Amino acid sequence: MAEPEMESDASSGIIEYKAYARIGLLGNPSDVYFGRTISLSIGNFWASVRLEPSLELVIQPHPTHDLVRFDGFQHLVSRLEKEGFYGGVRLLMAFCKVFYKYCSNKNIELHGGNFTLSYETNIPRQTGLSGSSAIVCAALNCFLDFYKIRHLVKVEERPGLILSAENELGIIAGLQDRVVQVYGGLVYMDFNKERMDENGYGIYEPMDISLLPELYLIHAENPSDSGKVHNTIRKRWLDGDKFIRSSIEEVAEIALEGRSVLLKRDYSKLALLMNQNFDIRRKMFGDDALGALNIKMVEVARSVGAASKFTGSGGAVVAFCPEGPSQAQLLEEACKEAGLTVQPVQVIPSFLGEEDLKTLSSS
Ligand SMILES: Nc1ncnc2c1ncn2[C@@H]1O[C@H](COP(=O)(O)OP(=O)(O)O)[C@@H](O)[C@H]1O
Ligand SMILES: O=C(O)[C@H]1O[C@H](OP(=O)(O)O)[C@H](O)[C@@H](O)[C@@H]1O
Ligand SMILES: [Mg+2]
Repeated sequence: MAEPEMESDASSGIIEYKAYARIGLLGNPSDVYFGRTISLSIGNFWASVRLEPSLELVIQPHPTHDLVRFDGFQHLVSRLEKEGFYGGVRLLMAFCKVFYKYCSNKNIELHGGNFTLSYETNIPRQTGLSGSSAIVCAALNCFLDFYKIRHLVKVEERPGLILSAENELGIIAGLQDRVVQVYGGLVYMDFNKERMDENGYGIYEPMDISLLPELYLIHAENPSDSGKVHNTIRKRWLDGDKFIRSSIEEVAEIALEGRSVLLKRDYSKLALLMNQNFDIRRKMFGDDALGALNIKMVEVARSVGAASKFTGSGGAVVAFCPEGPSQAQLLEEACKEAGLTVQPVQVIPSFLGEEDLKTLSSS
């Protein structure tokens, strides 16, 4: 197991952690609705947070991701149209609030004083690669070390704590991103309601990353707000809409089946399940909500016979070429022709350290 990538400088007290992007391989978005997913942590992109002890508590705006200075109206408007109003500052602020409240409720004392938080990220913005929770996850790791409380915050509870920062902002999301960002590697997750109600977290089963075939990641600069994408479906689900309820159950079944398919290395079945997963999402959300470019990414991959689906709520696609390298070559050519970026997925192994593992309920 690898430690979550961190750097610290004992003399200055500076702590820095990375958290990686993730791919929802099967079952998403049923994680938002007590379903199941299989997700993996990828080294292609990451966010990092740096904590420096300071007299005051400061959250530093990122010079480009939290832009507040513009050349003029045109610059401001085009920036807001492309990237939206928000950056990482609101995530870090919300996280400070929920972290403090979590610790107060658990009687975890925070000795160590104030800090200045800053962040960096190369995760393409709002493309369903979980750039939002990567920033929060890296911040959590900084706090766990800064306040020396890693042994007091159970690994299973960490994803929920990360998610609550986004919930605080009214962003609808599920736990899959946060679980795999905390655990690393490949994780099968079951969020069944009884378990969630009982413990506040699901069943998280790390799987051997060598079970995975070569996967490809396709993305485009096409930010979409995952919270907004989920709004309508969430409302319909809450209203008991039969179609949405049964579709979510079908998607959750895909992850369950996918778990045994992966264990058997039955890759032709894996390809079918990936395609089915996207097809159900498409019926539930509708083409307008998914966006033409996002659908095109899936279709370009399928045009060469690759299996494909969204990694998250839209913006990036995971593709699998069951016929091997010659098909992967065709995929690369088709993506190039369509103006899309494609790259092999680098899977990051689990990075829980000994102190983390001791907090697991099963240990
Ligand atoms: N790359 C980024 N840099 C700064 N803030 C980000 C970035 N990505 C997401 N955010 C913040 O998180 C919020 C939710 O993003 P979301 O749509 O979930 O993106 P993702 O698919 O990357 O998780 C955004 O509105 C923004 O406030
Ligand atoms: O719709 C999905 O598959 C996911 O959407 C969100 O992820 P994002 O990377 O922000 O698009 C959400 O956080 C996940 O829980 C969903 O599974
Ligand atoms: Mg997100």
